[in-house]
Amino acid sequence: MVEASRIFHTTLLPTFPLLHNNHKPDSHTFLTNFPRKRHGLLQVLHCSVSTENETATKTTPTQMTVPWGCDIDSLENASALQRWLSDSGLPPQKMGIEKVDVGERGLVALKNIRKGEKLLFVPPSLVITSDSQWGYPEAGEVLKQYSVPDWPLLAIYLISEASLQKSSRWSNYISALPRQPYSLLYWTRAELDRYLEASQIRERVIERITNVIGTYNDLRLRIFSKYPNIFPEEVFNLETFKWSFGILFSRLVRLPSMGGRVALVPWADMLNHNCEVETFLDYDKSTKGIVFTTDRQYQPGEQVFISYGRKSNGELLLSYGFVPREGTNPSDSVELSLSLKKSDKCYKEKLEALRKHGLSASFHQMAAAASNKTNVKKDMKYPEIEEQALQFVLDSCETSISKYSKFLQASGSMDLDITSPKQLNRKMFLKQLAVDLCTSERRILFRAQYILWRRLRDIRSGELKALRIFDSFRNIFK
Ligand SMILES: C[S@@+](CC[C@H](N)C(=O)[O-])C[C@H]1O[C@@H](n2cnc3c(N)ncnc32)[C@H](O)[C@@H]1O
Repeated sequence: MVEASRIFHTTLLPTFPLLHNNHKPDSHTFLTNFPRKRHGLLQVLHCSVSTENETATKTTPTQMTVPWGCDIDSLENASALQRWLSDSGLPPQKMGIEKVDVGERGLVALKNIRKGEKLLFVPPSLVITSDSQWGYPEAGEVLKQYSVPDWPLLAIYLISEASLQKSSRWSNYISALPRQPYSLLYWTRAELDRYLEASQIRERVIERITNVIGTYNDLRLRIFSKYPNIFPEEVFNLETFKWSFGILFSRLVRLPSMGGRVALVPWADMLNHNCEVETFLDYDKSTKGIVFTTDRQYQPGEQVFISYGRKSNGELLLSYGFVPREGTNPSDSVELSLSLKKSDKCYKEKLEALRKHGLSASFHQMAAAASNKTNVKKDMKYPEIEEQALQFVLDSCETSISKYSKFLQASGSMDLDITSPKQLNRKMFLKQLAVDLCTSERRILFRAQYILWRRLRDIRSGELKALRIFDSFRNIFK
């Protein structure tokens, strides 16, 4: 499948649209029309959220969970989901939901499955999109008036339906969702600083958390505070938003054959990721359902996988909260930060060149711009400065490696600051994820270091040879 057909695509974030439109409805109309009380609220969530701009630096010492969903490995609710889906039009399946070694719960082959076979066939009526009907239509009406974009709209939809419990048509689906997805949105700033200090992913997580908090604050200010009966704070608060965004990041699908629509696809979202698998979910026009086509055969009892896209281990951790086993991800990569000194005479020009070419641009141009040389000739020939540029990247690589090594060494004896067994499990889990990520990123840097070092050695030995030839010619002429 083409690049654009990747599922669980997350590039909407970190720039997912915040609400900045001015289509404000007449709030009186809404208040007089829809002041009804929400029914079916379970427990009240005790959490305080300030109106000031919160950033990822604010942390909650204890992790709060939402009063819906289930334990991440619960099969009971998943079986109820399967029964409900069958009753609601999902055709008989060749896979069943089971506890699995990779990914807690997953879909496992019940029969022989051939390579090239189409599976699933989830009908559009069982898919959640921004057009889905609201169990509490008043909420949908208000959001429509404000033209709330897809991501925040779906986040609100999920919370709204979850709060309706049994009266939501999605109650079986929501009950089978994890109460606390493995999302980095739940990591505190202290945990990020402690465990991900060496990795560039830390910045991406902070940016993402800031975006989610910003979106929530924006919605609260512009909409929720104006319709407190429709969007009560006991239901629509930062904790429930973290949950719903955690669910969206780890389960939302982009369907290329439906014009790139984003959707939650019950049942299909029980499929786990395998880095070697090359098959994606999409809408199949001929069967009018969400399908994927297997790229290998499966025996009964084997877990069936799809691909969440060719992502690095860092990106997989960022959106899905897991790091693949070491050496199993052919798409793994690491970001190396190259700093440009402000004291550099050509700081502006170099910055401009970096901006123009970006990190994915030609290595020579990028490295030349980042090489901290104090002047850049207009007709600069890259080979002339190749050695310096390579040395600069090598130095940055080594600085980064030493940060990883420091963390990995310290992780063995890291004091986890634990007050309860539950916390111990959590901290051990986070630490393990960070160790796995840092080990894989450092391994890539070691390889890069070796390649850079060899290239430099070749350049230098070439130069030495040229110098020796030059010297012998000089001697002859002498
Ligand atoms: C779309 S859901 C898949 C179903 C999920 N396992 C469940 O039980 O609900 C995505 C989540 O599954 C887990 N997952 C998927 N692939 C995985 C893998 N290769 N290794 C570990 N966890 C995985 C992660 O927790 C991820 O956030």
